[in-house]
Amino acid sequence: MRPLAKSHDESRQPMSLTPINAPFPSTRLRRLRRNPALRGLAAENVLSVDDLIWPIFVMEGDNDAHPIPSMPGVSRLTIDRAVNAAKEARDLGIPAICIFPYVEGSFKTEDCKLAWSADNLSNRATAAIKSAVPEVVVMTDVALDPYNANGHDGIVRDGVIVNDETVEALVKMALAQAAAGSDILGPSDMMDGRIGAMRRALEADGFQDTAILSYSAKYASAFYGPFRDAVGASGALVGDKKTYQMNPANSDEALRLVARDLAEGADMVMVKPGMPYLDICRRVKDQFGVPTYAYQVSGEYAMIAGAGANGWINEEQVMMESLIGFKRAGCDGILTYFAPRAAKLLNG
Ligand SMILES: NCc1[nH]cc(CCC(=O)O)c1CC(=O)O
Repeated sequence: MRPLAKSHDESRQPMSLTPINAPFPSTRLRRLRRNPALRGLAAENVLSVDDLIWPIFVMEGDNDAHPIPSMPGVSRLTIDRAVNAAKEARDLGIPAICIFPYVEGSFKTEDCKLAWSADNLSNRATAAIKSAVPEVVVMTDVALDPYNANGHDGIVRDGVIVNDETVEALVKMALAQAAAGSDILGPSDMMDGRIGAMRRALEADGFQDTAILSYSAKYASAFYGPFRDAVGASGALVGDKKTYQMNPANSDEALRLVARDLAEGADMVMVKPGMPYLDICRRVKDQFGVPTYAYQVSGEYAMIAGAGANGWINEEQVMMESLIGFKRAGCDGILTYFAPRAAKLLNG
């Protein structure tokens, strides 16, 4: 690990590239942009279906789908339909899907106990997908918000989101997800100390191969709005998440969080949201050189899909441009609701 360095310090750059350009007209940078073949040869980054993680929303019921108004083109799916989505992922070559449960208000409680129930919606969906399509990697979300009466990611006592008690709950939730067959746990809660606690519990309980993709640098963002509609948390949320999610003004803090999560046993790290935080992706990748992911979140999707639906932008082109941007910023992969559409285009 390279030492933490200020952004003006060149030592954090992987290499210092000093282009030696002969003076014009010897150098004409347009020579390599002349046609698609030359542009392809000179391309520095490439987006592949291997880079995609597809987030899906699951709900109770049979053979049904409910469109999410603020995410045009995205629906909540019953488990049988989610299995079909996983088959689609396999057929398209998308390596992983990520499950988010839509939990009815009547199941949300202050103690969030449904979160670690072996047969909750998320765990049943995981088991169904792993038995039908074992080759698709299943990632699950470790955070209490879908199950919490007040919509927070942690347990609330007297108006305070309590850290250590939440971590205990998250450990139980992580173990239940691992037991259901989840390949990658995605702690999105931003409590302190949860990665180490989960890693120890996973090792102790025989889940040494379960990976952790930590939402390490997760910002308190208004871009999550449509997601909270999708999982039915918008109405429930009391206040905001600023005492645990990051201040959008900060960048060095993201490196401290990533360093901490790696030291506690995270296998992969995430920056979230994506497009407004590409500078963070680049700093994380340069500093640590570990598998680094970005989440192109619901609000980013809604902006592109909404403007596309109005004919204000070319949706397909903007989608692909936004995704290569993550690769250019150093990401190894992207969680994106565009995954199946992007995969279809990439597969030609
Ligand atoms: N643990 C909650 C969670 N997990 C993923 C997202 C957002 C994903 C998106 O907006 O697409 C959120 C929302 C939040 O923190 O309020």
